[in-house]
Amino acid sequence: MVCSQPHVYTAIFILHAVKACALDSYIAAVYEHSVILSEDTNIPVSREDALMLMNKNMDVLEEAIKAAALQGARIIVTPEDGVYGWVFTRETIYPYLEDIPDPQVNWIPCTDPERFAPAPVQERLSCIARSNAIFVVANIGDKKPCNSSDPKCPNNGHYQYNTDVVFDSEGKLVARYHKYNLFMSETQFDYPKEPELVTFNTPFGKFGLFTCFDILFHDPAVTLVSELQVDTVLFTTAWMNVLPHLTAIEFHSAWAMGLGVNFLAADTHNTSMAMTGSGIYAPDGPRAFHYDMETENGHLLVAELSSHPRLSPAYPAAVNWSAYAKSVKRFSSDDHDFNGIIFFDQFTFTELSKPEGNLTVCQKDLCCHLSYRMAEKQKDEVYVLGAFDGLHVVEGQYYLQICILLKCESTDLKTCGQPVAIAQTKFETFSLSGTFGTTYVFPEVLVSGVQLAPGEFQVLSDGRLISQNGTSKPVLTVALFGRCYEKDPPQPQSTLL
Ligand SMILES: CC(C)(CO)[C@@H](O)C(=O)NCCC(=O)NCCS
Repeated sequence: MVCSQPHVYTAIFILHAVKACALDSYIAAVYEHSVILSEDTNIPVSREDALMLMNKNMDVLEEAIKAAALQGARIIVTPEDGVYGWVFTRETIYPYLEDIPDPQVNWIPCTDPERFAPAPVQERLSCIARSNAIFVVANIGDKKPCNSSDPKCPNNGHYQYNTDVVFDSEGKLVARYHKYNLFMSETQFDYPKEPELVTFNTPFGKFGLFTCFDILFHDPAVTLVSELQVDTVLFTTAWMNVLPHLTAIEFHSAWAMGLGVNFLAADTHNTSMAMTGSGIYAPDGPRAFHYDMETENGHLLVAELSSHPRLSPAYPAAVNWSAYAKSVKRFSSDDHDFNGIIFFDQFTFTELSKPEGNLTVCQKDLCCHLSYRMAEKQKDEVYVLGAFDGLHVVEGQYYLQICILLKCESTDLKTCGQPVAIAQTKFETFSLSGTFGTTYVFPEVLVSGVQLAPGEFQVLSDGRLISQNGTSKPVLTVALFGRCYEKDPPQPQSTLL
C-alpha cells in the first residue's frame, strides 16, 4: 500500500495507517542492561522472591523501553538473562520460569492475563509493549510439563528452556524461540529437540531470532538468513568478550556484514564477566554500538535501519571469498614463520617487520595475504599476520579458518595472540584476503579502545577486506573469520535424536 501524507486523515485512521503501511526504514533500539542479580543462586528461592527480582529488572527495562519509544523506536531488544540474571542449577532457576504458549494461540497477556496459568512476567512485558506501542524482545525462561510416558522427561517433570519472546506493539505474543546451542555452563536448561526457525513479519521487514552462542553455528542462525530471508536478526546475548577476535561488537557486526542482514544485538552488562558490547548493525557497517568496561551502567542505543537491507538477493553469494587470494602467488616466504596461540588455537604467524609490505602466511589449506602501509612504524609495537585452519575445541567445538592481522601484547613475539585493548599504530591502507574453503566468512575490524570503525573499510566481490584510507584510530585486529560448518563434529544436542 502507498504511504500517504498523514494530515488528510483523522487521528484514529493515522494510527491504523501507520500500522499497515509498508516502511522503507524504521528506528530500532537495543538496551544493554546491567542485570540485577539474585544474592545466592545456589539456594532455591520462593516464586514471590523470584518475581520480586524479575520485577526489579523489568523496572529498569521499562524505563529504557519508554525512552526508546519516545525516540520513535518501533522495536527494542533486551539482553539474554536480562530478567533474572544467571542461575546455575535446574532447581534454582525453576521459580523464575513460566509456561510460554505457542504464539499461534494469539494471546495478548496484558488484556487477557487469566487465559492460561498466571504468567506475571509475560503479562508485564506485554503491557510494557502495549502501553508504549513498541515491539519488545526479551529473554525469559519457559517450562513445559512432561511425564514418565516420555523417557527423556527430566526428573522434576519439566523441560526448561532458555527462551526469547517478542510482544508486538499491541502486546500480543508474536514469537517464541528456544535457544538451540546452549553454552557450556547452562546446565539449568534443556536442549530443544530441533532447531526452531522463528520469524515474524512487520510493516518494516521480516524478523528472525536466535540467542547468544547460536551465532557460532549453522542452525538456526544461517538458515534464517539464507533460506527464510529475514531482513533483521534479533539477538539476545550474555557475551563474554574474548580479544582479539571474539569480542561482542566485533564478531556480531562481522556476522551482519558477512551474511548481509541487519542485526540488533543486546548484551548484558557485567564488567567482571567481560560482558559488554551491544549494537545496531547493518550489512555495510554499524549504525550504533556500545562497549564500556569502565562503568556498571546500562545503555540505550537507537538508530535508523533500512527495512529491506539485503544489497541484492544474491548477497552474500555475490562475494567470492577466495577469488583474489587464489589468483595470486605467495607474497613472501615462510622463512620467519612462528607459532602462537589465540584463544587456545595454534596459529601460524609472520611479523610485519617493515612499515609497508606484502606478506603471506599459510596453515594447512588456508593461505592469507596482506598488503599494508603503516603511517609510522612504532618501535614499541609489533604486528603479525596469522593463519588458522582447524577445529576449535575449548568452550564448544567448531571448525574455523581465520586470517588475522593483530597487534601483539608486547614486543616479545611470544605474546602475539594475547588480549590487548590499546594501540598506537595507524595503517594508511590494508588489504587482507585468504584461500577460504567456505562461503561463510565474517569480516572484522577492531580499533584501539575496543571500538568499531564504521564506514572505514569494505569487502570487495573478490573477497578482499580493504581499507583504502585506513581507519581513523590505530588498529587492534583486522580479520576474516571463516566458519566451515560442514567440518563441525556432532554437537551435544545431537545425542537427543
Ligand atoms: C566468545 C565465547 C563464545 C568464547 O567461548 C564465549 O566467551 C561466549 O561469550 N559465549 C556465549 C555465551 C553464552 O551463550 N552465554 C549465555 C549463558 S552464560
